[in-house]
Amino acid sequence: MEATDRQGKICLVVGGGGFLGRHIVEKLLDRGYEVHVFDLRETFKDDRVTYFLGDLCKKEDLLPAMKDVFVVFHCATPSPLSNNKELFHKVNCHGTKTIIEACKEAGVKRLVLTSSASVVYEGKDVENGTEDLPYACKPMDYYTETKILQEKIVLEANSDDFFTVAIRPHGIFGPRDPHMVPTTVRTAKAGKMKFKIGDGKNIVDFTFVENVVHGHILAAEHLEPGSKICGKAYHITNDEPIFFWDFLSKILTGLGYNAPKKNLPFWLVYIIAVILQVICFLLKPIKQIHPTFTPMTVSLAGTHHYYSCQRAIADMGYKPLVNLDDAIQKTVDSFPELRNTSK
Ligand SMILES: NC(=O)C1=CN([C@@H]2O[C@H](COP(=O)(O)OP(=O)(O)OC[C@H]3O[C@@H](n4cnc5c(N)ncnc54)[C@H](O)[C@@H]3O)[C@@H](O)[C@H]2O)C=CC1
Ligand SMILES: CC(C)CCC[C@@H](C)[C@H]1CC[C@H]2C3=C(CC[C@]12C)[C@@]1(C)CCC(=O)[C@@H](C)[C@@H]1CC3
Repeated sequence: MEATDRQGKICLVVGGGGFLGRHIVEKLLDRGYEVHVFDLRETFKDDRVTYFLGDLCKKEDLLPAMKDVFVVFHCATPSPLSNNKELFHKVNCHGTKTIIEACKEAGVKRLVLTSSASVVYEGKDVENGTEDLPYACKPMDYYTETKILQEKIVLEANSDDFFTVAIRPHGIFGPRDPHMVPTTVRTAKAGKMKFKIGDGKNIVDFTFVENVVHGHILAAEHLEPGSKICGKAYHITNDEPIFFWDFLSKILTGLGYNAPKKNLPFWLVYIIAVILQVICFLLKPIKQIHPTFTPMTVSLAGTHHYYSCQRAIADMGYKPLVNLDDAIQKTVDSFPELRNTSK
């Protein structure tokens, strides 16, 4: 899309106050779009942005933000690492249906959903997985369960006059990441990162946030009547799958922490995680505990899960903008506050 075509076009980013959402907002502004942000709270100041605060589960909150909007980016979610079943279903399912209703009522024609590569993951190896893989029959957590339902809702809403597409990132990291890097450092600081889970040879996709943003904007600019991308899902990755523990080790050593050297059997850590999950469930009426080592995170840390983005390359001309080594360096440099000062 030419720069002149973008002028005056309004993009609405639902969840634009979050990690990925704010990076999408910043890139849209750089490309000359007018940007609306809809979120529960205002997390940053930018005079170029029009903020709308509200709950995406309420159509009356959404409609004012949708006036004259060219495309909606829906990248809102409860935290992937929480475990609140009711909240996940409310926001990711009911909330997404509400967004679609509001789009149609406001005359918005385009919706780009941030889905997740984990919609096909159920704890077993996925090697170079394509978008044709079936949805996970037994999702390992409520987040994945509701991301599957969410993607189905959005892709099934595609029609001759309402164009939808789902972008499936995996393991997003980068500046202002609230999940990956802080959790990794916190785990290391707590002395729980001395061991690799499994043999350390499981291969995983980690995707730099700027590449995820690029994939989203490419999709939005290809979302036209008759386009082959309408109603489809696309993996967006760095196209550089890496040993899971090599990636974490680069982040940790980059921030001055020791990388795990020894190995623990995968099955042993998995059994401990399951026992922890049962204990947390039993204690729930007394105290909410969110263990770092859940069956999901242990599986993610001990199995292959990387995905082909050939469909995005073929259909949208996608190409990662930042390679993994540069992305890791940019990320480490962006977290001076997480650097190990005890050495
Ligand atoms: N972080 C990762 O590694 C990956 C994330 N994703 C997807 O990317 C998207 C963005 O994820 P992150 O930026 O990491 O999440 P985040 O937690 O940083 O941002 C989510 C945003 O959604 C907003 N939100 C939540 N409930 C809302 C509601 N009811 N009304 C209005 N706003 C609401 C939050 O306030 C927050 O600003 C999500 O859809 C997630 O499923 C997909 C693959 C990997
Ligand atoms: C074993 C260690 C305690 C792991 C520390 C790092 C983890 C916090 C991340 C490693 C893989 C990450 C990941 C996600 C969240 C953070 C990690 C578990 C997701 C579940 C986030 C949401 C998604 O949509 C998935 C595709 C991500 C998969 C990778």
